[in-house]
Amino acid sequence: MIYTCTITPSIDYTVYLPAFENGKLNRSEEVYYYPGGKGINVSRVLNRLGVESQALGFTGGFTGSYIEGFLQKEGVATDFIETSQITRINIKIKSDKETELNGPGPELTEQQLMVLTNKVKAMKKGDWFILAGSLPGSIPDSYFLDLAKICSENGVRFVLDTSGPALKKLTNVPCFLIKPNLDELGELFDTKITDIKDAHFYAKRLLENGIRHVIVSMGGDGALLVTKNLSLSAKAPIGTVINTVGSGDSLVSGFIASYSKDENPEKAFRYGVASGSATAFRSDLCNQQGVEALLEQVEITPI
Ligand SMILES: Nc1ncnc2c1ncn2[C@@H]1O[C@H](COP(=O)(O)OP(=O)(O)O)[C@@H](O)[C@H]1O
Ligand SMILES: O=P(O)(O)OC[C@H]1O[C@](O)(COP(=O)(O)O)[C@@H](O)[C@@H]1O
Repeated sequence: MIYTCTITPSIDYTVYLPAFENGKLNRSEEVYYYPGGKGINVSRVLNRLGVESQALGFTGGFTGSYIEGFLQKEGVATDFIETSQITRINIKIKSDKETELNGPGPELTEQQLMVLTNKVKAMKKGDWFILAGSLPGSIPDSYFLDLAKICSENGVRFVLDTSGPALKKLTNVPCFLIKPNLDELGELFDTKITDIKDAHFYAKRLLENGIRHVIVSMGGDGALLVTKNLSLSAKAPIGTVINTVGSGDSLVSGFIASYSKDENPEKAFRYGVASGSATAFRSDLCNQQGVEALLEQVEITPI
């Protein structure tokens, strides 16, 4: 089974308007309320690609109920732990530029965290645990290190897609896959990465920590895949960008959807990049038809 885990889910309140003026009254006529948060997006895309998963994490209040109901209606299995706090609403403004305002994550009690630990302990060899999205600073790093250790001891494939200080502290654990974007990779090494050569150099350094697959996503410039035996660069398909929120999550999801079928990293990388772009080219997350229409356009070359 593939388990995704979103510690800080959200409703992505997504508004489209021709121009956004800071400090003024702006009105939008086109709005959407998508369930969001990185693990949830991974589960939604897996479902669209015909792969079963279960979404774990913490939800609360009317927003939490909305997210749960939305996912269940789409056919995504959920097993969220209830919090007393209202799950955040993240604002995504789509005009000539994309502006985002993400809220803070929940304060979680030791008891609530223990419930998640027990779920991870119950996972079986060959399962996947995808920990994705921001990890609140109020939770000690040791908590996530322990989850990663449980996965490693039980043969559960641990996938990490987070940012900020948590990412830095968790890159020493053996992961199956990690997907920083260029900025996140730079932050990990206290540097600014501007070209593929540097991205490749730092991605390879992550392998030294026991990480098996590093995908560095580069927005419209595509992505890199680095493993012990492979160094590949993929150009992203060209198209009209509508909403890139969830593109990174779609890349992770597409990679896992394909890899979980035939364990071919290059094929999975192509599927992942096509999924990321298929999401960028529509308002909501990608679907199978959109991904498959782009597969041929993903140009992969060895680095
Ligand atoms: N402007 C774009 N044009 C085409 N594909 C895109 C575009 N932006 C994102 N993508 C696709 O989505 C993937 C992930 O996007 P990226 O923005 O790097 O992720 P993140 O949201 O995690 O920062 C890219 O590797 C690419 O395949
Ligand atoms: O947990 P964070 O880092 O605040 O990010 C949450 C946001 O990221 C998203 O999961 C989208 O992520 P990507 O664009 O990186 O794929 C949104 O749905 C959500 O609002």
